[in-house]
Parts: sequence; structure tokens; C-alpha cells
Amino acid sequence: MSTDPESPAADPAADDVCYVGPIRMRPEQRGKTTDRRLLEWVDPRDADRRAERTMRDSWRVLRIQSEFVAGFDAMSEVAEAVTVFGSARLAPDSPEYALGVRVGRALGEAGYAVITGGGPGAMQAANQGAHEAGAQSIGLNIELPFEQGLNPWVDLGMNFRYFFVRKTMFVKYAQAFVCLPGGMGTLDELFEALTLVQTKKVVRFPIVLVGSDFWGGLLDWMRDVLAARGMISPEDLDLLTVVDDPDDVVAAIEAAAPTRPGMNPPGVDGTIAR
Ligand SMILES: C/C(=C\CNc1ncnc2c1ncn2[C@@H]1O[C@H](COP(=O)(O)O)[C@@H](O)[C@H]1O)CO
Repeated sequence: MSTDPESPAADPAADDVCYVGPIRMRPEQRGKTTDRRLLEWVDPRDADRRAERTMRDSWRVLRIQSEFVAGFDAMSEVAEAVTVFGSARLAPDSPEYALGVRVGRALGEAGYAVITGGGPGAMQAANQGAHEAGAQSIGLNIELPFEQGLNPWVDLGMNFRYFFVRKTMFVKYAQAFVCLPGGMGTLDELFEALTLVQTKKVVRFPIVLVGSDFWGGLLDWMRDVLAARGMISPEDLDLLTVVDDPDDVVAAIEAAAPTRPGMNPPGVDGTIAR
């Protein structure tokens, strides 16, 4: 993969290319990603389709397993890391993109590897900042119905077929989540993280939202509607830290250290070695 943003790998026929996992598909077959095939509804009244589904799903388990193995192998050497989420649609000349670069750089300079979804926009911005800081810049991409490469600032990249496998990697190898402004995907990732922390599936896991003007309305709604109506506890709001300055992202993460027990060997004084 090229790390030169000036010369991303050019495929003259890129519009006609589609991959399902490692398999290159003909244009007329595109549109059905592995996730979509897995989740596809089969009419239970159709006995043939049901039998076919049973057989396919059994084999699918092996594919899912192999994706976990490949992911664990690829990530096994990753040092302390922070996962950064954010909009795939940020333009490289937008102020939010510039903010994302600064966040990635601040994390990299503080000694963290930066993990993103490996795509464009905010993901690319964070990868760029991390790369420029000399930190590990990791992209965990997902198979999509249209061709999309890893962004050019990713140094260690993977392309996952299954959303849930990829999501496991986002959490397992990070000690904090940072959310830049984003849409559906970012909100999904944010609320999954919140649920994992709320239910104590992960502990000491800071979730930092960057951009008070962007996130303020959501926080207000969570307090005024969710907490006010008893859908969440008032303390749940403390699971989120909202900042505007990239240095405050690092500070919020450092404040939660030491990280998850057993994640890294503690130093003699019980702190985490960076
Ligand atoms: C829509 C476009 C590209 C889509 N490419 C993506 N590549 C990798 N990861 C993605 C992509 N789109 C969404 N994600 C994940 O969700 C988050 C962003 O979603 P949002 O809806 O844009 O907020 C991001 O953190 C990724 O993990 C444009 O070319």
C-alpha cells in the first residue's frame, strides 16, 4: 500500500471493480457484501432456501473464525492505542478535517497508535496526524458495496468482511475511543462503546467527543430526555468527555490511566509503560 498521498494506487477500471473478501467480483454481482449475505432474510416457508442457508451458515462460521484469527495476528504487536471514529464524508479542506489531523498528531506524539476505520474523511485525518507524528497508523477497513481502498496514511491496514469482527478489533486493541464529528456510522460506534462501558464489558475506557458545538445538542438530549425520563442514569453522562482542544483529548485519556487490567504489563510502580 502506498503511503504517499500524492500517488494513491490508481485503478483505471476502479468503477467496475468489486471485492467480496479477497474475491474480485464481476460488476453485475456487486452490491452484496459478505455482511449483507450473512444478514439476508430467507423466507422460512421456502424449504430449499432454508436448507441452503443452514449449509452456508455452517461454512460461514469458518470464514468468520479466520477473520478473527487474521485480525488478532495483524494486531498482536500493536502498542497502546486509541481508536478514532468520525465522518467518512469530511472534505480534506474542511476545518473538521484539520481538527482530526491535530487529534491524530496529538495522540501519536503522546505515544499512542491510532486505529481508525481506514476510510476517507475523519478516518483519513486521524491517520494522517498519527503518521506525521511517527506513530503507528492503523486502518481497519470494511468491505462495502462499492470499491474503496484504505486511505493513503494507513501504515498497517486490514480489510474486514464482517462488521462485528472489525468492531471487536476497534475495542480490543484500544484503551480509549475518540469521536470526531460524524453521522450514522460514528453514532453507532459511539453508542456501542457507551453500552460496553455502561454494562462494564470494558472498564476504564474513556470516550472523548471532540467538538462541543457538534456534540452539545446530543449531550443536552441525553440529559434532558434520556436521563430525565429514567432511560439512563444521570451518572451515565459522566462516561462522556467533551473537548475542543486536541491536547485535551490526550489529557482525558491519561486521566483514566492505568488502563484495562492485564492489557499491558505494568511497570514497577504499577503504571503503564509507554
Ligand atoms: C461514504 C463514504 C465512504 C464509506 N467508507 C467507509 N470506510 C470505512 N469505514 C467507514 C466508512 N463509512 C463509515 N465507516 C465507519 O463508520 C464511521 C463513519 O460513519 P459516518 O456515517 O460517516 O459517520 C467511521 O468511524 C467508520 O468506522 C464516502 O466516500
